[in-house]
Amino acid sequence: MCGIVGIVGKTPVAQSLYDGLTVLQHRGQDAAGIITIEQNRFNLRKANGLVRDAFHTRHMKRLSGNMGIGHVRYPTAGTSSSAEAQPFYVNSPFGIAFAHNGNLTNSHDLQEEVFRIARRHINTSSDSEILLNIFAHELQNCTELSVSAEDVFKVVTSVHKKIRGAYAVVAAIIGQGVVAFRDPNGIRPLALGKRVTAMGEEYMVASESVALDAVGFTFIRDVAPGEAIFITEEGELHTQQCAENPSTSPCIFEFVYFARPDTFIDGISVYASRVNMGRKLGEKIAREWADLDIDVVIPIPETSMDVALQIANTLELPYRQGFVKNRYIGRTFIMPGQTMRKQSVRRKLNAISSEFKGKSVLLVDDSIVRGTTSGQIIEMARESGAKKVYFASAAPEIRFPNVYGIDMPSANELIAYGREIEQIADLIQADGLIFQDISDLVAAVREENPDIQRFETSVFDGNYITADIDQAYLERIDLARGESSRAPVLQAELSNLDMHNMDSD
Ligand SMILES: O=P(O)(O)OC[C@H]1O[C@H](OP(=O)(O)OP(=O)(O)O)[C@H](O)[C@@H]1O
Ligand SMILES: NC(=O)CC[C@H](N)C(=O)O
Ligand SMILES: [Mg+2]
Repeated sequence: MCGIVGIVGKTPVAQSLYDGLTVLQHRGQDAAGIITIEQNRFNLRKANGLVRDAFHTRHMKRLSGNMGIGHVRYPTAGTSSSAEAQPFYVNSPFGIAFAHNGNLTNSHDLQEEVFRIARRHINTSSDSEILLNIFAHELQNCTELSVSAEDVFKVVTSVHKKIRGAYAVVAAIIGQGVVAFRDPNGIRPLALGKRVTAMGEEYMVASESVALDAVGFTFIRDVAPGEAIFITEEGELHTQQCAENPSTSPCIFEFVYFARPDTFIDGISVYASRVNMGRKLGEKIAREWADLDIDVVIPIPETSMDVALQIANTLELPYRQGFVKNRYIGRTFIMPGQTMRKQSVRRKLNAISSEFKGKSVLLVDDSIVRGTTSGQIIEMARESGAKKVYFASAAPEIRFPNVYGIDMPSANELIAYGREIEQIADLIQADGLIFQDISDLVAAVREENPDIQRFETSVFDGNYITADIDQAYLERIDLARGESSRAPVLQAELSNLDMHNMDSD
Protein backbone atom coordinates (compact mmCIF):
# COMPACT_ATOMS: atom_id res chain seq x y z
CA MET A 1 0.00 0.00 0.00
CA CYS A 2 1.22 3.46 -0.68
CA GLY A 3 -0.13 6.89 0.05
CA ILE A 4 -0.63 9.63 -2.54
CA VAL A 5 -1.49 13.33 -2.35
CA GLY A 6 -1.89 16.11 -4.91
CA ILE A 7 -2.76 19.80 -4.45
CA VAL A 8 -3.51 22.67 -6.80
CA GLY A 9 -3.33 25.71 -4.55
CA LYS A 10 -3.13 29.47 -4.60
CA THR A 11 -0.05 29.67 -2.40
CA PRO A 12 2.98 27.34 -1.98
CA VAL A 13 1.87 23.74 -1.40
CA ALA A 14 5.04 21.98 -0.19
CA GLN A 15 4.19 22.19 3.52
CA SER A 16 0.63 20.92 2.98
CA LEU A 17 1.93 18.05 0.85
CA TYR A 18 4.45 17.20 3.56
CA ASP A 19 1.82 17.34 6.29
CA GLY A 20 -0.55 15.24 4.18
CA LEU A 21 2.15 12.61 3.68
CA THR A 22 2.96 12.44 7.39
CA VAL A 23 -0.63 11.38 8.15
CA LEU A 24 -0.42 8.79 5.36
CA GLN A 25 2.85 7.41 6.71
CA HIS A 26 1.11 4.23 7.92
CA ARG A 27 0.56 3.33 4.23
CA GLY A 28 4.25 3.25 3.35
CA GLN A 29 7.46 3.59 5.35
CA ASP A 30 10.09 2.77 2.72
CA ALA A 31 10.39 5.98 0.75
CA ALA A 32 8.82 9.40 0.40
CA GLY A 33 8.75 11.98 -2.35
CA ILE A 34 7.31 15.37 -3.27
CA ILE A 35 7.42 17.15 -6.61
CA THR A 36 6.19 20.70 -7.08
CA ILE A 37 5.85 22.89 -10.14
CA GLU A 38 6.92 26.52 -10.30
CA GLN A 39 7.42 28.57 -13.44
CA ASN A 40 7.32 25.57 -15.73
CA ARG A 41 9.89 23.62 -13.73
CA PHE A 42 9.63 20.56 -11.58
CA ASN A 43 11.28 20.58 -8.17
CA LEU A 44 11.76 17.05 -6.89
CA ARG A 45 12.90 15.50 -3.67
CA LYS A 46 12.52 11.78 -3.03
CA ALA A 47 14.51 9.44 -0.85
CA ASN A 48 14.26 6.22 1.08
CA GLY A 49 12.97 6.52 4.62
CA LEU A 50 10.13 8.12 6.53
CA VAL A 51 8.73 11.52 5.56
CA ARG A 52 10.52 13.19 8.47
CA ASP A 53 13.85 11.73 7.33
CA ALA A 54 13.45 12.32 3.59
CA PHE A 55 12.79 16.06 3.81
CA HIS A 56 15.05 18.52 5.58
CA THR A 57 14.64 22.29 5.61
CA ARG A 58 16.91 22.71 2.58
CA HIS A 59 14.71 20.35 0.55
CA MET A 60 11.51 22.03 1.62
CA LYS A 61 12.91 25.41 0.60
CA ARG A 62 13.56 24.10 -2.89
CA LEU A 63 10.06 22.66 -3.24
CA SER A 64 8.49 25.95 -4.29
CA GLY A 65 5.30 26.28 -6.31
CA ASN A 66 1.52 26.29 -5.88
CA MET A 67 0.93 22.87 -7.39
CA GLY A 68 2.43 19.49 -6.58
CA ILE A 69 2.05 15.84 -5.71
CA GLY A 70 3.55 13.47 -3.12
CA HIS A 71 3.94 9.79 -2.33
CA VAL A 72 4.87 7.45 0.52
CA ARG A 73 5.94 4.02 -0.67
CA TYR A 74 5.45 0.42 0.42
CA PRO A 75 6.91 -1.54 -2.52
CA THR A 76 4.87 -4.25 -4.20
CA ALA A 77 6.85 -4.38 -7.43
CA GLY A 78 10.50 -3.79 -8.25
CA THR A 79 12.90 -3.14 -5.40
CA SER A 80 13.32 -0.80 -2.45
CA SER A 81 15.76 1.33 -4.46
CA SER A 82 15.41 5.08 -3.97
CA ALA A 83 15.17 5.27 -7.76
CA GLU A 84 11.84 3.49 -7.50
CA ALA A 85 10.63 5.96 -4.91
CA GLN A 86 7.90 8.13 -6.33
CA PRO A 87 6.86 10.53 -7.86
CA PHE A 88 8.26 9.36 -11.21
CA TYR A 89 8.94 11.82 -14.01
CA VAL A 90 8.96 11.84 -17.82
CA ASN A 91 9.81 14.89 -19.88
CA SER A 92 7.39 14.26 -22.72
CA PRO A 93 4.68 15.24 -23.46
CA PHE A 94 4.74 18.53 -21.50
CA GLY A 95 6.57 17.06 -18.50
CA ILE A 96 4.64 14.71 -16.25
CA ALA A 97 5.18 13.73 -12.60
CA PHE A 98 3.31 10.66 -11.40
CA ALA A 99 2.44 8.85 -8.17
CA HIS A 100 0.62 5.54 -7.88
CA ASN A 101 -0.92 3.42 -5.13
CA GLY A 102 -1.74 -0.13 -6.11
CA ASN A 103 -0.34 -2.82 -8.32
CA LEU A 104 -0.87 -3.61 -11.99
CA THR A 105 -1.58 -7.22 -12.87
CA ASN A 106 -0.60 -6.98 -16.54
CA SER A 107 2.61 -4.96 -16.19
CA HIS A 108 4.63 -7.78 -17.74
CA ASP A 109 2.73 -7.52 -21.07
CA LEU A 110 2.55 -3.75 -20.85
CA GLN A 111 6.28 -3.28 -20.57
CA GLU A 112 6.79 -5.09 -23.86
CA GLU A 113 3.97 -3.08 -25.47
CA VAL A 114 5.34 0.23 -24.21
CA PHE A 115 8.58 -0.51 -26.01
CA ARG A 116 7.11 -2.04 -29.20
CA ILE A 117 4.35 0.52 -29.78
CA ALA A 118 5.57 3.64 -28.03
CA ARG A 119 9.37 3.14 -28.23
CA ARG A 120 9.52 4.04 -24.57
CA HIS A 121 12.21 2.75 -22.25
CA ILE A 122 11.42 1.66 -18.70
CA ASN A 123 14.49 1.99 -16.50
CA THR A 124 13.29 0.36 -13.29
CA SER A 125 11.23 -2.72 -12.44
CA SER A 126 8.42 -0.64 -10.97
CA ASP A 127 4.95 -1.15 -12.42
CA SER A 128 4.27 2.51 -11.65
CA GLU A 129 6.91 3.61 -14.17
CA ILE A 130 5.13 1.49 -16.79
CA LEU A 131 1.79 3.03 -15.88
CA LEU A 132 3.28 6.51 -16.20
CA ASN A 133 4.60 5.70 -19.67
CA ILE A 134 1.23 4.32 -20.79
CA PHE A 135 -0.38 7.53 -19.56
CA ALA A 136 2.27 9.67 -21.28
CA HIS A 137 1.92 7.77 -24.53
CA GLU A 138 -1.83 8.35 -24.55
CA LEU A 139 -1.34 12.04 -23.73
CA GLN A 140 1.10 12.28 -26.63
CA ASN A 141 -1.86 11.78 -28.97
CA CYS A 142 -3.21 15.19 -27.96
CA THR A 143 -1.66 17.45 -30.56
CA GLU A 144 -2.50 20.87 -29.08
CA LEU A 145 -0.07 22.76 -26.90
CA SER A 146 -2.48 22.80 -24.02
CA VAL A 147 -4.56 19.99 -22.58
CA SER A 148 -8.33 20.32 -22.20
CA ALA A 149 -10.49 18.41 -19.74
CA GLU A 150 -11.85 16.39 -22.71
CA ASP A 151 -8.28 15.42 -23.64
CA VAL A 152 -7.59 14.24 -20.10
CA PHE A 153 -10.78 12.17 -20.00
CA LYS A 154 -9.95 10.58 -23.35
CA VAL A 155 -6.50 9.70 -22.07
CA VAL A 156 -7.80 8.13 -18.86
CA THR A 157 -10.45 6.21 -20.82
CA SER A 158 -7.70 4.68 -22.98
CA VAL A 159 -5.50 3.98 -19.97
CA HIS A 160 -8.37 2.08 -18.28
CA LYS A 161 -8.69 -0.07 -21.39
CA LYS A 162 -5.02 -0.99 -21.41
CA ILE A 163 -4.16 -1.60 -17.80
CA ARG A 164 -5.50 -4.04 -15.24
CA GLY A 165 -5.15 -4.29 -11.51
CA ALA A 166 -5.43 -1.77 -8.72
CA TYR A 167 -4.52 1.88 -9.13
CA ALA A 168 -5.19 5.20 -7.53
CA VAL A 169 -3.10 7.76 -9.37
CA VAL A 170 -2.19 11.41 -9.16
CA ALA A 171 -0.20 13.17 -11.90
CA ALA A 172 1.02 16.75 -12.31
CA ILE A 173 1.44 18.02 -15.85
CA ILE A 174 3.61 21.08 -16.49
CA GLY A 175 1.57 24.10 -17.57
CA GLN A 176 -1.71 22.18 -17.36
CA GLY A 177 -2.79 20.94 -13.95
CA VAL A 178 -3.23 17.86 -11.78
CA VAL A 179 -4.98 14.68 -12.94
CA ALA A 180 -6.22 11.95 -10.59
CA PHE A 181 -8.02 8.71 -11.28
CA ARG A 182 -9.05 5.47 -9.63
CA ASP A 183 -9.32 1.97 -11.12
CA PRO A 184 -12.75 0.84 -12.37
CA ASN A 185 -13.25 -1.46 -9.35
CA GLY A 186 -12.19 1.20 -6.85
CA ILE A 187 -9.85 -1.27 -5.16
CA ARG A 188 -7.60 1.44 -3.77
CA PRO A 189 -9.10 4.53 -2.12
CA LEU A 190 -8.91 8.17 -3.27
CA ALA A 191 -10.64 11.19 -1.75
CA LEU A 192 -11.23 14.71 -3.06
CA GLY A 193 -11.26 17.84 -0.93
CA LYS A 194 -11.46 21.62 -1.15
CA ARG A 195 -10.11 24.58 0.80
CA VAL A 196 -11.51 28.06 0.30
CA THR A 197 -9.00 30.88 0.64
CA ALA A 198 -9.15 34.64 0.09
CA MET A 199 -7.44 34.02 -3.25
CA GLY A 200 -9.88 31.38 -4.43
CA GLU A 201 -10.56 27.65 -4.16
CA GLU A 202 -7.83 25.06 -3.74
CA TYR A 203 -8.28 21.35 -4.44
CA MET A 204 -6.59 18.29 -3.01
CA VAL A 205 -6.74 14.57 -3.66
CA ALA A 206 -5.41 12.04 -1.16
CA SER A 207 -5.47 8.30 -0.51
CA GLU A 208 -7.33 8.80 2.75
CA SER A 209 -9.71 11.52 3.92
CA VAL A 210 -7.60 11.93 7.06
CA ALA A 211 -4.91 13.67 4.97
CA LEU A 212 -7.47 16.28 3.91
CA ASP A 213 -8.47 16.86 7.55
CA ALA A 214 -4.85 17.30 8.57
CA VAL A 215 -4.20 20.21 6.21
CA GLY A 216 -7.53 21.97 6.52
CA PHE A 217 -9.25 20.76 3.34
CA THR A 218 -12.91 19.82 3.53
CA PHE A 219 -13.77 16.37 2.24
CA ILE A 220 -16.02 16.70 -0.85
CA ARG A 221 -16.40 13.04 -1.82
CA ASP A 222 -14.54 9.90 -2.81
CA VAL A 223 -13.23 9.83 -6.36
CA ALA A 224 -15.58 7.31 -7.98
CA PRO A 225 -14.13 4.04 -9.32
CA GLY A 226 -13.14 4.69 -12.95
CA GLU A 227 -13.58 8.43 -12.60
CA ALA A 228 -10.97 11.02 -13.62
CA ILE A 229 -10.46 14.37 -11.92
CA PHE A 230 -8.70 17.23 -13.67
CA ILE A 231 -7.82 20.37 -11.73
CA THR A 232 -6.41 23.00 -14.06
CA GLU A 233 -3.47 25.17 -13.09
CA GLU A 234 -5.97 28.00 -12.60
CA GLY A 235 -7.87 25.88 -10.08
CA GLU A 236 -10.92 24.77 -12.10
CA LEU A 237 -12.27 21.33 -11.24
CA HIS A 238 -13.44 18.95 -14.00
CA THR A 239 -14.64 15.40 -13.40
CA GLN A 240 -15.89 12.58 -15.59
CA GLN A 241 -16.54 8.84 -15.42
CA CYS A 242 -14.04 7.23 -17.81
CA ALA A 243 -14.64 3.50 -17.31
CA GLU A 244 -17.20 1.39 -19.13
CA ASN A 245 -18.42 -0.81 -16.29
CA PRO A 246 -17.31 0.71 -13.02
CA SER A 247 -18.11 -1.03 -9.73
CA THR A 248 -17.34 -0.02 -6.18
CA SER A 249 -15.42 -2.97 -4.78
CA PRO A 250 -12.93 -1.58 -2.26
CA CYS A 251 -10.20 -3.75 -0.80
CA ILE A 252 -11.53 -5.08 2.50
CA PHE A 253 -8.02 -5.16 3.96
CA GLU A 254 -8.07 -1.32 4.01
CA PHE A 255 -10.74 -1.64 6.71
CA VAL A 256 -9.07 -4.52 8.53
CA TYR A 257 -5.58 -3.06 8.72
CA PHE A 258 -4.31 -0.49 6.25
CA ALA A 259 -6.33 2.65 6.66
CA ARG A 260 -6.34 4.90 9.70
CA PRO A 261 -9.46 4.58 11.87
CA ASP A 262 -10.30 8.27 11.40
CA THR A 263 -10.54 7.84 7.61
CA PHE A 264 -13.74 7.39 5.62
CA ILE A 265 -13.52 5.26 2.46
CA ASP A 266 -16.46 5.03 0.08
CA GLY A 267 -18.82 6.32 2.73
CA ILE A 268 -17.55 3.91 5.40
CA SER A 269 -15.98 5.00 8.66
CA VAL A 270 -12.97 2.72 9.09
CA TYR A 271 -13.34 3.05 12.86
CA ALA A 272 -17.03 2.10 12.86
CA SER A 273 -16.31 -0.90 10.62
CA ARG A 274 -13.68 -2.10 13.13
CA VAL A 275 -16.11 -1.72 16.02
CA ASN A 276 -18.60 -3.83 14.03
CA MET A 277 -15.87 -6.43 13.43
CA GLY A 278 -15.33 -6.55 17.20
CA ARG A 279 -19.03 -7.02 17.87
CA LYS A 280 -19.37 -9.84 15.33
CA LEU A 281 -16.25 -11.61 16.54
CA GLY A 282 -17.31 -11.15 20.17
CA GLU A 283 -20.65 -12.82 19.36
CA LYS A 284 -18.85 -15.71 17.67
CA ILE A 285 -16.58 -16.15 20.70
CA ALA A 286 -19.62 -16.13 22.99
CA ARG A 287 -21.26 -18.81 20.82
CA GLU A 288 -18.30 -21.10 20.30
CA TRP A 289 -16.25 -20.61 23.43
CA ALA A 290 -19.05 -20.32 25.97
CA ASP A 291 -17.27 -22.64 28.40
CA LEU A 292 -13.88 -20.88 28.28
CA ASP A 293 -12.66 -19.10 31.38
CA ILE A 294 -11.34 -15.84 29.89
CA ASP A 295 -10.33 -13.27 32.53
CA VAL A 296 -9.35 -10.36 30.36
CA VAL A 297 -9.20 -9.09 26.75
CA ILE A 298 -5.87 -7.62 25.64
CA PRO A 299 -5.24 -5.94 22.25
CA ILE A 300 -2.04 -6.19 20.24
CA PRO A 301 -1.29 -2.54 19.52
CA GLU A 302 -2.00 -0.70 17.48
CA THR A 303 -4.54 -1.53 14.82
CA SER A 304 -6.52 -4.12 16.79
CA MET A 305 -7.35 -1.83 19.70
CA ASP A 306 -10.77 -0.69 18.45
CA VAL A 307 -11.77 -4.28 17.67
CA ALA A 308 -10.53 -5.62 21.02
CA LEU A 309 -12.43 -3.02 23.08
CA GLN A 310 -15.67 -3.99 21.36
CA ILE A 311 -14.99 -7.71 21.90
CA ALA A 312 -14.52 -6.99 25.60
CA ASN A 313 -17.77 -4.99 25.70
CA THR A 314 -19.67 -7.74 23.88
CA LEU A 315 -18.31 -10.43 26.20
CA GLU A 316 -18.69 -8.16 29.25
CA LEU A 317 -15.06 -8.78 30.17
CA PRO A 318 -12.40 -6.33 31.34
CA TYR A 319 -10.29 -4.69 28.61
CA ARG A 320 -6.67 -4.08 29.64
CA GLN A 321 -3.69 -2.78 27.74
CA GLY A 322 -1.17 -5.49 28.50
CA PHE A 323 1.30 -4.42 25.82
CA VAL A 324 2.95 -1.04 25.49
CA LYS A 325 3.97 0.11 22.04
CA ASN A 326 7.22 1.91 21.42
CA ARG A 327 5.92 4.96 19.58
CA TYR A 328 9.13 5.35 17.58
CA ILE A 329 8.81 2.01 15.80
CA GLY A 330 6.49 1.90 12.82
CA ARG A 331 4.34 -0.87 11.45
CA THR A 332 6.10 -4.20 11.31
CA PHE A 333 3.98 -5.85 8.62
CA ILE A 334 4.98 -3.31 5.96
CA MET A 335 8.70 -3.55 6.73
CA PRO A 336 10.76 -5.11 3.94
CA GLY A 337 12.01 -8.62 4.70
CA GLN A 338 11.04 -11.18 7.28
CA THR A 339 14.20 -10.76 9.38
CA MET A 340 13.49 -7.10 9.99
CA ARG A 341 9.82 -7.78 10.72
CA LYS A 342 10.70 -10.48 13.23
CA GLN A 343 13.28 -8.41 15.08
CA SER A 344 10.94 -5.45 15.29
CA VAL A 345 8.04 -7.11 17.11
CA ARG A 346 9.89 -7.30 20.46
CA ARG A 347 11.38 -3.86 20.00
CA LYS A 348 7.94 -2.49 19.30
CA LEU A 349 5.84 -4.21 21.96
CA ASN A 350 6.59 -4.88 25.62
CA ALA A 351 4.36 -6.71 28.08
CA ILE A 352 3.24 -5.34 31.44
CA SER A 353 3.70 -8.64 33.27
CA SER A 354 1.22 -7.90 36.09
CA GLU A 355 -1.59 -7.85 33.51
CA PHE A 356 -0.79 -11.45 32.55
CA LYS A 357 0.31 -13.14 35.77
CA GLY A 358 -1.95 -16.07 36.61
CA LYS A 359 -4.65 -14.99 34.14
CA SER A 360 -6.39 -16.56 31.16
CA VAL A 361 -6.01 -13.87 28.51
CA LEU A 362 -7.71 -13.36 25.17
CA LEU A 363 -5.27 -11.62 22.83
CA VAL A 364 -6.84 -9.84 19.88
CA ASP A 365 -5.26 -8.86 16.59
CA ASP A 366 -6.78 -7.46 13.42
CA SER A 367 -5.22 -10.19 11.29
CA ILE A 368 -2.69 -13.00 11.23
CA VAL A 369 -0.70 -12.90 7.99
CA ARG A 370 2.71 -14.55 8.33
CA GLY A 371 2.22 -15.17 12.04
CA THR A 372 5.28 -13.06 12.89
CA THR A 373 3.44 -10.97 15.47
CA SER A 374 1.12 -13.55 17.00
CA GLY A 375 3.83 -16.17 17.59
CA GLN A 376 6.08 -13.77 19.47
CA ILE A 377 3.30 -12.05 21.37
CA ILE A 378 1.96 -15.33 22.71
CA GLU A 379 5.46 -16.21 23.85
CA MET A 380 5.69 -12.84 25.64
CA ALA A 381 2.32 -13.39 27.30
CA ARG A 382 3.49 -16.75 28.64
CA GLU A 383 6.85 -15.34 29.79
CA SER A 384 4.80 -12.78 31.73
CA GLY A 385 3.01 -15.56 33.59
CA ALA A 386 -0.27 -15.98 31.68
CA LYS A 387 -2.10 -19.17 32.68
CA LYS A 388 -3.83 -19.62 29.31
CA VAL A 389 -3.42 -17.65 26.09
CA TYR A 390 -6.33 -17.55 23.65
CA PHE A 391 -6.08 -15.66 20.39
CA ALA A 392 -8.74 -14.00 18.20
CA SER A 393 -8.28 -12.52 14.73
CA ALA A 394 -10.73 -9.92 13.40
CA ALA A 395 -10.01 -11.09 9.86
CA PRO A 396 -10.48 -14.64 8.56
CA GLU A 397 -7.59 -16.93 7.63
CA ILE A 398 -5.43 -15.35 4.88
CA ARG A 399 -4.71 -18.13 2.41
CA PHE A 400 -4.17 -16.40 -0.94
CA PRO A 401 -1.51 -13.99 -2.23
CA ASN A 402 -2.39 -10.35 -2.80
CA VAL A 403 -1.91 -8.86 -6.25
CA TYR A 404 -3.41 -5.40 -5.70
CA GLY A 405 -0.88 -3.46 -3.65
CA ILE A 406 -0.24 -5.50 -0.49
CA ASP A 407 3.12 -7.21 -0.40
CA MET A 408 1.99 -10.82 0.08
CA PRO A 409 3.20 -12.36 -3.17
CA SER A 410 3.65 -15.90 -1.98
CA ALA A 411 1.06 -18.27 -0.52
CA ASN A 412 3.86 -20.25 1.17
CA GLU A 413 4.64 -17.29 3.43
CA LEU A 414 1.09 -17.17 4.78
CA ILE A 415 0.73 -19.09 8.00
CA ALA A 416 -2.84 -20.18 7.14
CA TYR A 417 -1.91 -21.50 3.70
CA GLY A 418 -2.64 -25.23 3.57
CA ARG A 419 -3.29 -25.37 7.32
CA GLU A 420 -6.34 -25.93 9.47
CA ILE A 421 -7.02 -23.71 12.47
CA GLU A 422 -5.68 -26.31 14.96
CA GLN A 423 -2.39 -26.49 13.05
CA ILE A 424 -2.06 -22.69 13.06
CA ALA A 425 -2.84 -22.63 16.79
CA ASP A 426 -0.07 -25.22 17.33
CA LEU A 427 2.41 -23.15 15.36
CA ILE A 428 1.77 -19.93 17.26
CA GLN A 429 1.34 -21.93 20.49
CA ALA A 430 -2.12 -20.61 21.32
CA ASP A 431 -4.37 -22.52 23.74
CA GLY A 432 -7.26 -21.61 21.48
CA LEU A 433 -7.55 -19.72 18.20
CA ILE A 434 -10.59 -18.18 16.57
CA PHE A 435 -10.98 -16.31 13.28
CA GLN A 436 -13.78 -14.04 12.07
CA ASP A 437 -15.96 -15.64 9.38
CA ILE A 438 -15.67 -14.01 5.96
CA SER A 439 -19.43 -13.37 5.83
CA ASP A 440 -19.22 -11.56 9.19
CA LEU A 441 -16.24 -9.48 8.08
CA VAL A 442 -18.05 -8.36 4.92
CA ALA A 443 -21.25 -7.68 6.88
CA ALA A 444 -19.30 -5.66 9.49
CA VAL A 445 -17.92 -3.32 6.84
CA ARG A 446 -21.00 -3.26 4.63
CA GLU A 447 -23.19 -2.30 7.58
CA GLU A 448 -21.69 1.20 7.24
CA ASN A 449 -22.66 1.47 3.54
CA PRO A 450 -25.17 -1.14 2.34
CA ASP A 451 -24.94 0.27 -1.22
CA ILE A 452 -21.63 -1.53 -1.68
CA GLN A 453 -22.42 -4.86 -3.27
CA ARG A 454 -18.98 -6.42 -3.26
CA PHE A 455 -15.61 -6.01 -1.58
CA GLU A 456 -12.25 -7.16 -2.91
CA THR A 457 -11.68 -10.16 -0.62
CA SER A 458 -9.21 -12.28 -2.63
CA VAL A 459 -6.71 -12.85 0.21
CA PHE A 460 -9.45 -14.73 2.05
CA ASP A 461 -11.32 -16.50 -0.74
CA GLY A 462 -9.05 -16.47 -3.83
CA ASN A 463 -11.66 -14.59 -5.93
CA TYR A 464 -9.62 -11.95 -7.70
CA ILE A 465 -11.89 -9.16 -8.85
CA THR A 466 -10.00 -8.37 -12.05
CA ALA A 467 -10.56 -11.97 -13.16
CA ASP A 468 -7.16 -12.08 -14.89
CA ILE A 469 -5.26 -13.94 -12.19
CA ASP A 470 -4.35 -17.54 -12.91
CA GLN A 471 -1.92 -20.01 -11.39
CA ALA A 472 0.81 -19.03 -13.85
CA TYR A 473 0.57 -15.39 -12.75
CA LEU A 474 0.71 -16.33 -9.08
CA GLU A 475 3.74 -18.54 -9.70
CA ARG A 476 5.48 -15.69 -11.53
CA ILE A 477 5.02 -13.18 -8.70
CA ASP A 478 6.01 -15.79 -6.14
CA LEU A 479 9.22 -16.36 -8.05
CA ALA A 480 9.91 -12.67 -8.52
CA ARG A 481 9.01 -11.40 -5.07
CA GLY A 482 8.59 -14.32 -2.67
CA GLU A 483 10.85 -14.15 0.39
CA SER A 484 12.74 -17.35 -0.39
CA SER A 485 13.26 -16.69 -4.08
CA ARG A 486 13.94 -12.96 -4.01
CA ALA A 487 17.33 -12.37 -5.58
CA PRO A 488 19.66 -10.14 -3.59
CA VAL A 489 20.08 -6.77 -5.31
CA LEU A 490 23.45 -5.09 -5.23
CA GLN A 491 23.47 -1.63 -3.67
CA ALA A 492 25.58 -0.29 -6.56
CA GLU A 493 23.02 -1.56 -9.06
CA LEU A 494 20.28 0.28 -7.21
CA SER A 495 22.04 3.62 -7.06
CA ASN A 496 22.82 3.42 -10.77
CA LEU A 497 19.12 3.60 -11.46
CA ASP A 498 18.81 6.92 -9.70
CA MET A 499 18.59 9.26 -12.69
CA HIS A 500 16.02 11.92 -11.98
CA ASN A 501 16.94 12.95 -8.48
CA MET A 502 20.53 14.06 -8.84
CA ASP A 503 20.66 16.58 -6.00
CA SER A 504 19.50 14.00 -3.54
CA ASP A 505 21.26 15.38 -0.44
O1 LIG B 1 0.92 -12.05 11.08
P1 LIG B 1 1.85 -10.94 10.75
O2 LIG B 1 2.64 -11.24 9.52
O3 LIG B 1 2.68 -10.52 11.91
O4 LIG B 1 0.96 -9.67 10.31
C1 LIG B 1 -0.12 -9.18 11.04
C2 LIG B 1 0.28 -8.13 12.04
O5 LIG B 1 0.95 -7.02 11.38
C3 LIG B 1 0.19 -5.84 11.58
O6 LIG B 1 0.73 -5.05 12.63
P2 LIG B 1 1.78 -3.87 12.41
O7 LIG B 1 2.87 -3.96 13.41
O8 LIG B 1 2.22 -3.82 10.98
O9 LIG B 1 0.97 -2.51 12.60
P3 LIG B 1 0.01 -1.89 13.72
O10 LIG B 1 0.88 -1.21 14.76
O11 LIG B 1 -0.80 -0.90 12.96
O12 LIG B 1 -0.83 -2.95 14.31
C4 LIG B 1 -1.20 -6.30 11.95
O13 LIG B 1 -1.86 -5.31 12.71
C5 LIG B 1 -0.92 -7.54 12.74
O14 LIG B 1 -0.57 -7.20 14.07
N1 LIG C 1 1.87 -0.49 -2.35
C1 LIG C 1 1.78 0.22 -3.44
O1 LIG C 1 0.78 0.89 -3.69
C2 LIG C 1 2.95 0.08 -4.37
C3 LIG C 1 2.94 0.95 -5.61
C4 LIG C 1 3.88 0.40 -6.67
N2 LIG C 1 3.39 -0.87 -7.17
C5 LIG C 1 5.29 0.26 -6.10
O2 LIG C 1 5.73 -0.83 -5.82
O3 LIG C 1 5.95 1.25 -5.91
MG1 LIG D 1 -0.62 -5.03 14.44
